[in-house]
Amino acid sequence: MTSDDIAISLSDVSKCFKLYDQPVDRLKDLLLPTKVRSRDFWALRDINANITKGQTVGLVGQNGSGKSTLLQLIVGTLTPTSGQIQAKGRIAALLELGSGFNPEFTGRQNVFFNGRVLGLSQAEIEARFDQIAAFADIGEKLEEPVKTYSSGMFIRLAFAVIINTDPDILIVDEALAVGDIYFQQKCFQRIRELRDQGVTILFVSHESASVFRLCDRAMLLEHGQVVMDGEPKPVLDLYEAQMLKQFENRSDDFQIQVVPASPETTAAATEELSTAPAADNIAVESPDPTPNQSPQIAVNSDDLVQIQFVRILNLAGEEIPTVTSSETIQIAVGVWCNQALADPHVGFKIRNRQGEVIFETNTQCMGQTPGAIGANELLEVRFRCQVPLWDGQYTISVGVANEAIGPAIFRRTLIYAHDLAVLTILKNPKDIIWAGITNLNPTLQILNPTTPQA
Ligand SMILES: Nc1ncnc2c1ncn2[C@@H]1O[C@H](COP(=O)(O)OP(=O)(O)OP(=O)(O)O)[C@@H](O)[C@H]1O
Repeated sequence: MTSDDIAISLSDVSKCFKLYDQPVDRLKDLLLPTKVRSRDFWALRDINANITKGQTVGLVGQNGSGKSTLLQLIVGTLTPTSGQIQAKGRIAALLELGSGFNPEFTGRQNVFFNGRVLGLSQAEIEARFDQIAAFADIGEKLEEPVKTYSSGMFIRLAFAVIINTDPDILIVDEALAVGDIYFQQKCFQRIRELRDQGVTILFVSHESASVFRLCDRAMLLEHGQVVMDGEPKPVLDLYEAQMLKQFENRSDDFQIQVVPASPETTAAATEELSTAPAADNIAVESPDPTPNQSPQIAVNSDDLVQIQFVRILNLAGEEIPTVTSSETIQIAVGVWCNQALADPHVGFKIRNRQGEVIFETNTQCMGQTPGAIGANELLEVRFRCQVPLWDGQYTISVGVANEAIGPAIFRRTLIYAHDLAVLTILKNPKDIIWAGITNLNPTLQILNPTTPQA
């Protein structure tokens, strides 16, 4: 990779904010700078990353981890306390939409006004005006002052201007994904088009699914530092594990394990996840290799349980290597309990190659209770289901929790391990011809035209 390939370069970037107990202290600081009245707060520390041209990078992290601060530093609305940032080309930022609009101007006037501020020439704006108006789709309102707009109309127009500036780098804060589902789809479609044209995109989102769909790289920020950077799947798995930990308000007994991708360490992870004292009649199984060999993320609390196996069975209970689409199968999960559990629940999740969730459920969501289990006992749960999926490979992740306290809410998650088995789906020759994620197996009713009534 040469320096010409780099769109955004971040070297040792840090940002410190000064925090004041009283707002007036900020003023006093300006007037009498000798006395210290503020505390330093490092929102970002030593961020190093090169984002290559054409990459679509998803930035994830819990609230306050520093995502917006990093975007603002790249856009230039904030300056770093230390370190260097280089961004090559025209940046379009969907951060503070409409901040350049004049409320007294009409929508049309603002398109020209804002377009110029964003670096377009008059001729360039004229050339793409119809495109912008069509994208905003606010009809006659375009000729009225923007102060009369609803917030939705305002955002639509602002988004339309920015997204049509032919940027080299697009910065998107997904919190701004506003408007109705049609407008959101249009925004995502346009972002995808820009991605396919080779625009470099930096995308902040709290929603893993959007990052899976859009990005080819993800960065996880935690307390202002990058804790993982790479393929979206493991990064988002780690993010999800952190969210779970935060949701359950857990600290030291909740370990998040990141297992590197190499075959040796994958085998080690397997060992770690299945080191239950093997009862004579229980085969400790190795999970199949995942379709893409990315790091596996698991959370484990206090080693109370271990996943002993995840098997795909036919209705006769025999293990099967492949499944024909629409076939009914059983997903068998064996959980070794090191301690007695009052109300254990088991769940599974099917994900596609990109890591998108296709389906998930658990015993509690299915209205069932496996019941109390003693120490050193094996709990086996079999989920029987049809799998009307598009052919290809999927992975199965498994979680175990104790004590349901609400719908899909548990007092304690005991283990959550991703990609323990591979589900290989083959085309079913008996199926109708279909495309998509899942075959809805429609039936058809064709109604004859009725005679129009007089
Ligand atoms: N101007 C500021 N002055 C002081 N602290 C700030 C300022 N801006 C941000 N911070 C702090 O910096 C930290 C990072 O904030 P930032 O908005 O970048 O986080 P984030 O990851 O975008 O969060 P969210 O997901 O909630 O939007 C937070 O603790 C925030 O309170």
